[in-house]
Amino acid sequence: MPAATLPQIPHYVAAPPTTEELEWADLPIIDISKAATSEGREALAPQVRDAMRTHGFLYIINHGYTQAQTDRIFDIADVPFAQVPEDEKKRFAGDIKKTGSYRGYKLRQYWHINNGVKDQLEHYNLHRSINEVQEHPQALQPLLPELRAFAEHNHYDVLHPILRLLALGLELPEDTFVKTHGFNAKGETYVRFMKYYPRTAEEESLTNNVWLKGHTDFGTITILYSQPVSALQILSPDGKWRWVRHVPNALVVNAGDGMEFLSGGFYRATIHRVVQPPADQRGHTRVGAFYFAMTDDDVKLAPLKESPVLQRVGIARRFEDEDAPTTEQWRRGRTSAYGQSELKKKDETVEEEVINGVVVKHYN
Ligand SMILES: O=C(O)CCC(=O)C(=O)O
Ligand SMILES: [Fe+2]
Repeated sequence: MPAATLPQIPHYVAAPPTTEELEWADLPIIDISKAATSEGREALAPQVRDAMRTHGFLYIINHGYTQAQTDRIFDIADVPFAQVPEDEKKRFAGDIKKTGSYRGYKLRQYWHINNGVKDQLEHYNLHRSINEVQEHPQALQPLLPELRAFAEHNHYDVLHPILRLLALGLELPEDTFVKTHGFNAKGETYVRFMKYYPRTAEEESLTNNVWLKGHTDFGTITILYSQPVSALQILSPDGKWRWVRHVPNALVVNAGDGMEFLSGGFYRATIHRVVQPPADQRGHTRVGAFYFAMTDDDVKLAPLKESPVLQRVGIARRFEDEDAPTTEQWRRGRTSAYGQSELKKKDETVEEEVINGVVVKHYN
């Protein structure tokens, strides 16, 4: 779409990057433009494999958006929060618990964090088809073509190339995962915009500065557009939380439960959380843009036993293969329960719940 025809929307001004030296996670950077050729994919596959085995997270660069296109996405991302009146937001709130789907708004204060304190973040979730199965508030109407292009960019220019590399890393045919992540198939892969609002000192102290509790993502691959407000932390194998550094115009990509189950534990669904930003970034809002991918609804999340790699290294099973949930069962369980169900306190930092017979942990 030529730039001149884009609808005018306010510019979202994000906080400047922090100048604090935090304990950063050391995540590899993958130049995804190299995945365009089969030689390039052969070269990238071991890097992506090792990153997803050890960290469960990596950065993607050169994914095809200019900095200006990414800036525009953050302007668009703020529209559902800053340009939609509160009563209209309520009308478009998702019935998350009942439907087991995040379509629409997740309003503020929906989840319990700790000591009676609830979250201060809003989501707006759009099914990837954008307007085929979902209606949207007035302010988003002029932006629907751009939103559809954004969903397709994530799906075809980022998700599918990564899935090909992950299949190669398991020595499987390279379209193994692409075939189960159809853009037009029945499933909930979606675009999410998110806005975190600063909290009171009391809320900070009652939650130990945790804004979003430690969790794994329930889908296969999450794509996060890097933004300057440092708050995302990942739990390293040595048990330490490390910060994810902002890399301009890069994407932070991580594996979720679906990928861990399909790969028999080979690729890691790493626990991550969001905490209060460093002092020089406090008092600002934090807008995020994401693509949450999962397999088509009917895919059974059992390990791909035919992988020669898994045959060599062994399979870690979370379920007996015949009991493995489909993506639809898993996402409904995880979505409905999240932040709502009664969690059992295991110790001071970990709470547990059981979904489809599997223990899911929440980290404070
Ligand atoms: O806001 C972030 O940086 C991460 C959010 C997240 O982990 C999630 O929505 O699953
Ligand atoms: Fe997450």
